[in-house]
Formats: sequence, structure tokens, C-alpha cells
Amino acid sequence: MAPRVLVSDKLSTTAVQIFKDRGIEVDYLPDLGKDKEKLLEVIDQYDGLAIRSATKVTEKLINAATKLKVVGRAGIGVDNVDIPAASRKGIIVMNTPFGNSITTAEHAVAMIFALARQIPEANASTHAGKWEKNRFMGIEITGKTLGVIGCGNIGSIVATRGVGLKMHVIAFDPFLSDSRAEELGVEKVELDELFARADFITLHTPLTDKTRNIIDAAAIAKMKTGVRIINCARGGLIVEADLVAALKSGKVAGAGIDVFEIEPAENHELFGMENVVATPHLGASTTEAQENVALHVAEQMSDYLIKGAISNAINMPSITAEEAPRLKPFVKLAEVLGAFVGQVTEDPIKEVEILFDGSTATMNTRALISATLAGLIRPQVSDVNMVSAPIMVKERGIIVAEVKRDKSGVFDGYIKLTVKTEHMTRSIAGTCFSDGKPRFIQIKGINLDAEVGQHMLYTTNADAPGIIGLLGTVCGENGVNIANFQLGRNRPGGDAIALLYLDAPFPENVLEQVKAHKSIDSAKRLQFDVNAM
Ligand SMILES: NC(=O)C1=CN([C@@H]2O[C@H](COP(=O)(O)OP(=O)(O)OC[C@H]3O[C@@H](n4cnc5c(N)ncnc54)[C@H](O)[C@@H]3O)[C@@H](O)[C@H]2O)C=CC1
Ligand SMILES: O=C(O)C(=O)COP(=O)(O)O
Repeated sequence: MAPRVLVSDKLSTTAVQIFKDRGIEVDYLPDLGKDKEKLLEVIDQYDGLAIRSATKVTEKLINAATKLKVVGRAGIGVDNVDIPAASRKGIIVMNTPFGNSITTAEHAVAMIFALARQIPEANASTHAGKWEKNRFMGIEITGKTLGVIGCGNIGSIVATRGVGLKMHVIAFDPFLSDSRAEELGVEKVELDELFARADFITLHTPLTDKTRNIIDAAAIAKMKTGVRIINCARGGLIVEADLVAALKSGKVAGAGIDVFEIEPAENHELFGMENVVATPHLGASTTEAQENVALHVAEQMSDYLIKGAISNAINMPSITAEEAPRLKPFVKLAEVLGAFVGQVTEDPIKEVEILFDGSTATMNTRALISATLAGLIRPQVSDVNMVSAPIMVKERGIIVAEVKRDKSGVFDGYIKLTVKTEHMTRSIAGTCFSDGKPRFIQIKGINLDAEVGQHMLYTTNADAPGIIGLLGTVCGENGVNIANFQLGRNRPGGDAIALLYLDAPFPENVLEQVKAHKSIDSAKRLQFDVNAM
């Protein structure tokens, strides 16, 4: 059945056309995002949800979205999506990180001019038939200091535009490298220094717990009297009441505000203040940007729903359409290794190490780690996938380490999973042959070459005569055909293992009989999801 996508915010119809061209059923209901109750009623019908900032993807909505696989944000900020809730449900959240950045940067620059020359006020006054030439005295931008908080995609475009306007640009961003600052022509400073020196301050960080209220009364107190503040990033970065007070006192000479703590903003305290230029979250609203984000989001969502390719996901490593087919068998291998250990380990897992040897070390190991973790914890939490597994593992306090190394053995590459619990360490290694099927090549340090089947029996035992006879007889007596029988041992007469690939589940009621045998240490029925292999 064709995947079904809901577009619940206003998006260019380019997106609708792309979905249709890709064979995806699409409902374009641009006002639905604002109607929480109605959205909640219909969301269970959709595999994909394409949104802008009006639709709030809350935990409640996510829990009602039983089929949902992907949320696509046609834009940048994803603070309207409950990402942890989406991740827990295995839903990918993707955005379009570049489509509207120039446009938004231009809006911030427009705010600089609007504030410097009071263009909106002067415009209203002139339209009203007043000729208030003496009322509007502006300031020159050339030579002023522009303070950019958050120098990522948008901030850095604003910074270079500022340089072009002959401003002195200073920037605060904990992730801005010296070389990048130099390349942009900006001076990297600490936040307090930026507050103290800037004539214009423009915000370009995402809204996070760290950035919320980054401009409050205390921050404003550190600024120059007569500073102008621009926020085209997110409401919530500025404590609005503190800004209002500072505008009233004259400490802040002007504010250009595109985004508000609560949107849509109505009857706001900032409204009507003559030194405030306000726009209704228009930062991304140009024809060009809206075409870009619509095209990007529809292509990304279609690629995921149809080909399993992942790009610009917030909660999942990217997998390109080209690498998806090559990666797929190794994703399965990683899941199967995880599933083996997950099924045989009863103690709580404390640490996980995933070793990528040879060719596997050059692959998308983040995706492979996610797959391993999904397999590992699926015996405990059935509803888990590559998106939700890392977050669930983290919530359980399990430490995950990745090791990569050059080819070290006969295989082109393999993956080895080692898991530690309070009492023991367990490891398994596997690879994929040219048939694309996963193989176990080492368990407990013992080499073997075992195909993976849906139903398996795994025993650890003493290397003593009679094991093949015992397991063969029990299977035969219970009508279970053995497709493949693998044995391995560390040394003659030492520790041994047996791994049986069966055509039907090993009967539970005879498991005790197997365990009772004097040479058997443990016996475990295993199941693997081979349908996807
Ligand atoms: N008004 C509008 O319509 C639009 C608003 N936006 C907003 O702009 C924000 C920024 O977008 P991009 O530049 O594309 O994101 P980005 O991720 O490229 O850049 C954000 C920068 O903020 C920095 N940052 C993070 N925490 C910081 C902190 N505590 N102090 C200083 N810097 C910090 C990061 O290091 C990063 O360089 C988005 O998150 C979104 O909320 C984006 C598009 C349109
Ligand atoms: O891309 C962003 O982060 C924006 O804020 C743009 O919001 P919008 O899509 O115009 O509702």
C-alpha cells in the first residue's frame, strides 16, 4: 500500500506535487495543524507528517500517531516537535537546515535597517499625511558594532552581510572555531563582552534549555545604553517583560522582533511601542525559501518512506540513497548480533562495545550502532527500532563504546559485539558474505561459521562425546528438522558451543531435558526476524 502523508501547515504546493510524483498519497490540509483536536483524530492514518511551525507535535499527538514513521519540518527550528517522544516511538524527525537560511538572515538585516532609520514608524506617519521630518532621526550603520549570538548557518550569513555593510562584527558561539571566525571576518568574543560592546545584537541560536532567556534583565544591564536588539530566531530567547521594561527606560533603543514566546502573538505588551518593529514570524517567508523548504522536505520524506534513505534527521544518522542498499545487510547483521546477545543475557547490561573491523569500519557506523542496540534491547522492549534504541539504551544508563580498526583477519570486515554485565562479559562476531546474509563467525571467542535462521538453539557445553547425539535425538523425537548444526570449542576437551538452525521452534518442554544433561551448561532457544533479511 502506498505510504500516506499529511501536510498540516501551509507549504508550497511543490511539496504536494513531489509526494504525488513519488507515488505517495498526500492530504494537503494547511489549517489542520492549528486544530489540535482534529489533528489528533486523524493522525493515525498517516505514515508521514509535513509541518512548519504552526503544528505542535506533542507527545500526545505522537502517541496517537500509530503508523507515523517520519515528521518532516519544512524549515529549521524543531522546537515545536517533542523529539524525545518521537524518538521513543521510533519516529524520524527531519528538517531542511539550509532552505530558508539566506531569507531569514535577510530578514534580520532588514530589521537592522528598519530600527536604524525607524522605517515602519516613518512609513505609517507619512501615509497618515503627517510630514514629520524632524521626528525621525536615525543612526548610521557603517562603523557600528554588530553582535551575533549564534554563528551557525543563519548567524554567519548575517555576519558576512554585516561585514559587507562596513559594520564591525563580533560573535559569540561556543562552537565557532578560530579559523571559521577568521574566514567570516568576525571577531570571536565571550557573551559578556558582546553585551558590553555591541550597538546591535542579533540572535541566531536554536531555542534550547541553554539558550532560553539568554537575554534577560541581567544581560540587558550589561549592554550599552541605546543598544538595538533583533530576534529572528525564537521567542523564548528573550524574557519579553524584561525587554519591555528596558525599552520603556530607554536602555534599549529599539527591538526588531519576528518571533514571540507564544505564537500567534496577540495583544502583546510589545505591540504599539514606537521603538519596536514587529513581524509575525516572517523570517522564512519568501517565495524562494518556501520553494526550497517544500522541495527539500518532500524529497527527504519520500526518500525515507520509499527507499529508507535518511537525510537531515535530528534523531538518526543519515543514510544516503546510494549507501542504503550496501548498508542494509550490515544493518541486519548488526541487529542479529544485538538480538543474539539480548536473548542470551539475562542480567542487566552495563556496557556495550561494538568493534568495526576492516570494511565495516568505513561504513556508516552510527547507523550500525543504532541497529545493534535495537537488536540488543528488543527482547526487553518489543517496540524499539533504530531511532528509539539509542535513547532507550541511554535512559537505562548503559555505556556504549565504538572501536574501529583496520582489517585484522581473513574477513574483509566484521562486527564484534561485546557486552558486560555485573557478573560476566559476552561477545559475538559476525559478517556478511556476498549473498548478503549475516553469519556468526565467533561466539565466546570460539570460531564457527553459522547461518542465521528464524529458529535456533544455542548451548554451551563441555567438549565431550554425546552432544550431537543428544541434540539430534531430541530434535528428531520432537519432529524438528535441523537445517544446520554448528559446533565449536576453544580446545579439545575444553569449553564448547553448539548452534542449531532449526526449521521449527525448539520445543520448550524438552529444553529442561537438554539442560539436565551432564555435559550441557546452558541451553537457550533463540528467535531471529529473518523475514527482513
Ligand atoms: N524567524 C524565522 O522564521 C526563522 C527562525 N529560525 C531560527 O533560527 C535558528 C538558527 O538557525 P540556523 O542558523 O540555521 O541554525 P544552526 O544550527 O546552523 O546555528 C545555530 C548556532 O547556534 C549556536 N549555539 C548553540 N547554543 C548556543 C549558545 N548557548 N550561545 C551561542 N550560540 C549557541 C550553535 O553552535 C550554532 O552554531 C533556528 O534554530 C530557528 O529557531 C530559522 C529559520 C527561520
Ligand atoms: O525554519 C524555521 O525555523 C522557522 O522558524 C520558519 O518558520 P515557518 O516555517 O515560517 O513557520
